[in-house]
Amino acid sequence: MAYGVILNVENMAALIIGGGSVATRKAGSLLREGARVRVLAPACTRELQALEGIYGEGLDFIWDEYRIEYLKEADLVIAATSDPILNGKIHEDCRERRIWCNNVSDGQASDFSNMSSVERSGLFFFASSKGGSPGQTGELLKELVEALDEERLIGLETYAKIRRRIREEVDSPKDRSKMLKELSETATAGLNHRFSVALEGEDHDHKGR
Ligand SMILES: C[C@@]1(CC(=O)O)c2cc3[nH]c(cc4nc(cc5[nH]c(cc(n2)[C@H]1CCC(=O)O)[C@@](C)(CC(=O)O)[C@@H]5CCC(=O)O)C(CC(=O)O)=C4CCC(=O)O)c(CCC(=O)O)c3CC(=O)O
Ligand SMILES: NC(=O)C1=CN([C@@H]2O[C@H](COP(=O)(O)OP(=O)(O)OC[C@H]3O[C@@H](n4cnc5c(N)ncnc54)[C@H](O)[C@@H]3O)[C@@H](O)[C@H]2O)C=CC1
Repeated sequence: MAYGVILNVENMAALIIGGGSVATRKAGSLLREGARVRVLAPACTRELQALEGIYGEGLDFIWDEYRIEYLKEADLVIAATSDPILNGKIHEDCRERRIWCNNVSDGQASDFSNMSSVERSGLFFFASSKGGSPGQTGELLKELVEALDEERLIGLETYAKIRRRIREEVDSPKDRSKMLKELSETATAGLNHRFSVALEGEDHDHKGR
């Protein structure tokens, strides 16, 4: 299953169980997005501990091994210990309590998993191999995003600005959706035009050969 969502984790209580390199990466990305992070582990990396200096009360630690009681106040859980069997058990414990859990050892036995992401010109690009080739997905996504046309991206920024203005300034829902639809159609027509010009050019190249 792969149901794509953008999760707003701001002020959510995330419990990360384990303090190794995977836990460190996940703590960093959750904190960046405004979540409150609690790390439960007997020990953690220096890098993870150093995040306390940046995020202060947004991050705290419980220096202990996993026990079910610690799930109590969590909105979501990352099971990131070095023991895949324990990570699976944590996922089951979360299931019973209806807490969303990411089991980092097994994307299939997880309620959610992370995607590779790249941001460019205010657009977020996400990709997932659903656990098939996690280390490669990000590399491929970077390549894809680098190949995008700069002009097209700038065009999209302008589009987003106009769209925001329409949403803010046009009160009538009917007029607003008509204008948004027109804006979208104009942008698509512009894109189609550019495609046909590019294709004509290609056609020309072929004939020229
Ligand atoms: C299912 C998932 C669950 C989840 O964690 O959400 C999962 C599972 C596993 N990853 C494993 C390995 C690696 N994962 C990475 C990196 C990332 N992994 C991430 C997501 C996911 N990893 C989810 C699926 C996403 C997808 O498929 O697209 C990213 C996107 C996000 C993040 O973790 O923050 C981040 C990319 C950052 C970027 O894009 O730059 C690297 C590279 C590195 O560390 O540098 C390696 C080593 C190389 C390799 O093995 O490929 C293993 C084997 C562990 C073992 O050795 O046993 C498992 C377990 C299994 O095999 O199921
Ligand atoms: N999803 C992903 O992106 C990736 C997942 N993995 C998987 O993630 C897992 C963790 O990998 P690393 O962070 O590299 O491991 P690591 O060995 O660096 O860290 C493991 C952490 O778990 C803690 N821990 C061990 N037993 C515990 C317990 N009973 N309760 C609480 N904490 C406990 C340890 O103190 C340590 O901080 C591995 O099982 C591996 O298969 C590995 C690479 C990438």
